Amino acid sequence: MLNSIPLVDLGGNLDPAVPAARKAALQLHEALSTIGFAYIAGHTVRRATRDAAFAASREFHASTLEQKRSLAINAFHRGYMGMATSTIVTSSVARVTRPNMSESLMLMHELPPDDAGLLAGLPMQGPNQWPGWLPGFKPAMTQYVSEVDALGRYIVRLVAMSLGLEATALDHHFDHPTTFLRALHYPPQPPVEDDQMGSAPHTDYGIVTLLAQDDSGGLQVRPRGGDWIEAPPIPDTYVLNVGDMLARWTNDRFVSTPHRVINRSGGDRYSLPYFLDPGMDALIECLPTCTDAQHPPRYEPVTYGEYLLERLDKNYAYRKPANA
Ligand SMILES: O=C(O)CCC(=O)C(=O)O
Ligand SMILES: [Fe+2]
Repeated sequence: MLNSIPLVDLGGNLDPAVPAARKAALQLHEALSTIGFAYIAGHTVRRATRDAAFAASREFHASTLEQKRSLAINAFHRGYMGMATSTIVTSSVARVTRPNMSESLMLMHELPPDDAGLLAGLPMQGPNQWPGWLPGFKPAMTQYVSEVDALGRYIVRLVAMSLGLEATALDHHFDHPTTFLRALHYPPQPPVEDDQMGSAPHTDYGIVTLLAQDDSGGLQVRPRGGDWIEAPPIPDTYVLNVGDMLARWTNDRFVSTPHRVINRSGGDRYSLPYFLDPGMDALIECLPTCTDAQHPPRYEPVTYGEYLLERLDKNYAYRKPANA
């Protein structure tokens, strides 16, 4: 077990054919098969692009509640999720369940108006909801997504290489990807309330998460068999982690590690996780290099979409029938 999060420097490269890529793939394999997390430095997302995305998120969250609620999350999982408002569950035992102290705007892959899936109303293929009262928001986020997505696709290639596959072996699963950019805001938390989380312990659903965090701190990671450790902000890096689908795809070679957020900075915390996932119909079955006679496949094949919808239906109140 690794008790700190390793840093992998890409040296500004996104070409899987150069020697630096092989080295990065090796380092990534070590990180993702032990702690399931890595810092990514030397990436290609421009600082100005990332700063503009954070500025846009701050501006959005500074809008009135009425404005934000006008974008309430839709059936296609795009839109605004408000700060949890339900009553605190009090209990004499230490473990009480309380809603996350965060609000967020979920943006997903943007589809052309003539997209077949969109026209057919297929799950997750619907319109994003943009804050029209902030004209700079959409261009800033669109630019950010294009740059972080390129990084994500390179990570997928490094992952393939690290597993002994051709660099491009997994690319086709991402031809019509499922992507999420979540513009998160965590208000400051009073220091005394121990059980209140900005984000309760969870694992991510999908393939890879590329998280940009501001300088507030508060992200914590629990390595297998270990205690919570901090994942402090390192300027101009991403926090990369493995989602459950990637763990499953690799027959648990890579680990999907629980993490949580507690914002004790005294100020507001903003973060921008980007989740790059395959197409809804991608069949996730044990990769050929992740199984042998000693390691039979542990999981049945499943489509990404089937798996995702089940997870979303369980976890998001807005997807549940009103009287459930
Ligand atoms: O805000 C963060 O730093 C982490 C967010 C996160 O883990 C998530 O959205 O899955
Ligand atoms: Fe997460």
